[in-house]
Amino acid sequence: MSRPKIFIYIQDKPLLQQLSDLPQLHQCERIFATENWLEALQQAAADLVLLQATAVTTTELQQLTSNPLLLQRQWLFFSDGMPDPKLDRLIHNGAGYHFRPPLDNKLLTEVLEDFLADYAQQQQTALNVPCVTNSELDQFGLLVGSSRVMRMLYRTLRKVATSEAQVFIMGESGTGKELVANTLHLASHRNQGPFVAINCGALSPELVDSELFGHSKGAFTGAVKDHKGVFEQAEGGTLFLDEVTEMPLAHQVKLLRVLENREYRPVGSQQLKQADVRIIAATNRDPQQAITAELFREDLYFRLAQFPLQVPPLRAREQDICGLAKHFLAYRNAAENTKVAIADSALAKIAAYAWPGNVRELKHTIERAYILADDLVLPQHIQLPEADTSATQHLATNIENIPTGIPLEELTRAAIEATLAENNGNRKATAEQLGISIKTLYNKLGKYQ
Ligand SMILES: Nc1ncnc2c1ncn2[C@@H]1O[C@H](COP(=O)(O)OP(=O)(O)OP(=O)(O)O)[C@@H](O)[C@H]1O
Repeated sequence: MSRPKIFIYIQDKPLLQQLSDLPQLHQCERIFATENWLEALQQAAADLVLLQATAVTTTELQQLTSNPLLLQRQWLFFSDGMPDPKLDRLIHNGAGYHFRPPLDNKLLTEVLEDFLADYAQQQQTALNVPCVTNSELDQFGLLVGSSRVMRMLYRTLRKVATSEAQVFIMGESGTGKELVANTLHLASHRNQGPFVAINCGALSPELVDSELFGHSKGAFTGAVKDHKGVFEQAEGGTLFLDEVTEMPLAHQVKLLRVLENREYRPVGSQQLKQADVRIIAATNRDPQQAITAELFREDLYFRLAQFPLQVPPLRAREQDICGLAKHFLAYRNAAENTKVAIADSALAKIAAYAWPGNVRELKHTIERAYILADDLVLPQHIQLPEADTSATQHLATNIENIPTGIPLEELTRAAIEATLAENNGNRKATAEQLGISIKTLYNKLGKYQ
């Protein structure tokens, strides 16, 4: 794509410096005029003109009123704020923006962003960038991706799905562990049965027995009718134990017992029930570290991890990053019956980012870009968190003050509560600052009640 041309006639040095510092200007071809600016402008074929109104003569301003260039170009005038009827007339004739001192950098940046977006839009129409209607990636079960690591994962999933082995899925948050579990279920002999997912970190301590194994009517105050626990709900199918390392140790024993005996008893019932379920568990943590930190029982890990499976982070699936971006956009286009395209420059920005929040972060970013863009997703629509050096510095100065000898879970709770308070209860901002998914935050809050 060609770059827009900006014609600049500014004599005031500090103003010129202030303008030159704007990154939007660096995306353009800049043409500086020092004298005979009107003649130079006629030759320049510029798209946007930045003109210091106080550096041109009254006659020139007057001539401009009837000059076709006034309507053929976009104009930004900069004045010293003194009333100037000739300049006012130009602006009334639709010449563009008039900036008075002190210069509002934020407004100027927004105006330049809009100019760049309009320019790119025109280029797209001229080049006819096709709208994204189809996904180019392969799919296995619910998982989308054609990279080598994903194809290797599909091969393993195909083999392990048809066995009854208990699978333990590891991977960073947002990599698709729940989709992997669901895909295993769909590719297994149990696919006619239910797939039930529970978040072990969110189980309420009082109700954990009832949630896992169910209860019979009258078992405790409030048990007004029989309730099926997740083992019974998943009967004949698959039970997915998400964030299993977040389960309190006391509850882990209960789980271990069912896995060993394949039997459980609902609360308040005399009847032992058989557990005909396939268990798939997952965690964001390194299970060995969780065992060493005494957060996770080793015997439970060995029970669950008959087949350990690692889901690769998005940054390891290089070819899939842009493919997934187009995939999510194609689905939005289909759902909304729209024809939004994506510029190569936006794809380059997507490819250059590390995606610490993995596929979830990419999906949300594309959904935001789809809302922000009109017909073409441009780099400015791909909103990525800025490297927050202030946060890092804040951490560096505070890290020495962290008390020692306190259980990690309590530190986590304190960090969540403090960040939540600092963000006035805004959960999204809190999750972003803490580097966890909003789902994980909700789970933790549920656990802390
Ligand atoms: N390969 C993929 N293809 C399509 N969508 C995906 C893929 N991987 C993840 N996603 C999407 O990304 C989001 C996060 O996926 P999922 O909840 O399975 O991740 P997770 O690893 O279980 O996350 P967490 O550890 O935070 O619970 C979901 O919206 C899911 O649909």
